[in-house]
Amino acid sequence: MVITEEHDSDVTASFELHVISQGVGNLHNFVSVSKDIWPWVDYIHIREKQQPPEQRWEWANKLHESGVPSDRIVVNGVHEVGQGGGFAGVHWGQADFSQSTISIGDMRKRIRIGVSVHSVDEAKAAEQQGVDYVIFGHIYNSNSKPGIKPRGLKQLAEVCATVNVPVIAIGGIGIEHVRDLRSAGARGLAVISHIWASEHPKQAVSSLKQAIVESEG
Ligand SMILES: Cc1nc(C(=O)O)sc1CCOP(=O)(O)O
Repeated sequence: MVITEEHDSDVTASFELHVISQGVGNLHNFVSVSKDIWPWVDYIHIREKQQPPEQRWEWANKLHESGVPSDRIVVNGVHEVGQGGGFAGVHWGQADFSQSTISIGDMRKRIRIGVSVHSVDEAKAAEQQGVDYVIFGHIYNSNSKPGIKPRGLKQLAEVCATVNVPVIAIGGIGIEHVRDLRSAGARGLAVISHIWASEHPKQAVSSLKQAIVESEG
């Protein structure tokens, strides 16, 4: 199956594709790109760490109003699920997770929760708390994590072999990495630069989805 920019955007794959917004400039840019690319994407995360949480909720609401279904939208670093407007989930960084006094069990009744982890131990702790998935990285050199040594495929494979929750790989990921990530046991991938640093985000996302579909089965 050949996925083009104009067609087959509803092709599904068992390997998740997460697109994470970070430093994308302003709400207008974010919404105009996201409403083009969402059909190929399982989850669009609003990370935008430089902004207060209320603003991330605001972006999520605007994204939804622009036509992106709520079940594709994840808001990062927030705890107030009540005002979540039925979005797909929340994602926590390690600091959000380790400092949280909120019961994940209660939150999960209403919303999907993911946590970023950087070691086998952090992945085990997140799983024990009952999260729905973890994001592990960074796997490859990434402009988004300058000067920090990547953790690589071997550590990814260790994390995947240790926990039962789905492990989503992140960090420096491009089309050429999909098969290796799958072989290591990842259940999906997450990207920032591949989409937001591209001059043609729609082409970047559709060809990434193509690589995922080709790697199925
Ligand atoms: C946001 C983020 N978290 C990471 C982690 O290791 O937890 S790596 C990362 C950056 C990923 O961006 P890119 O696709 O530009 O490499």
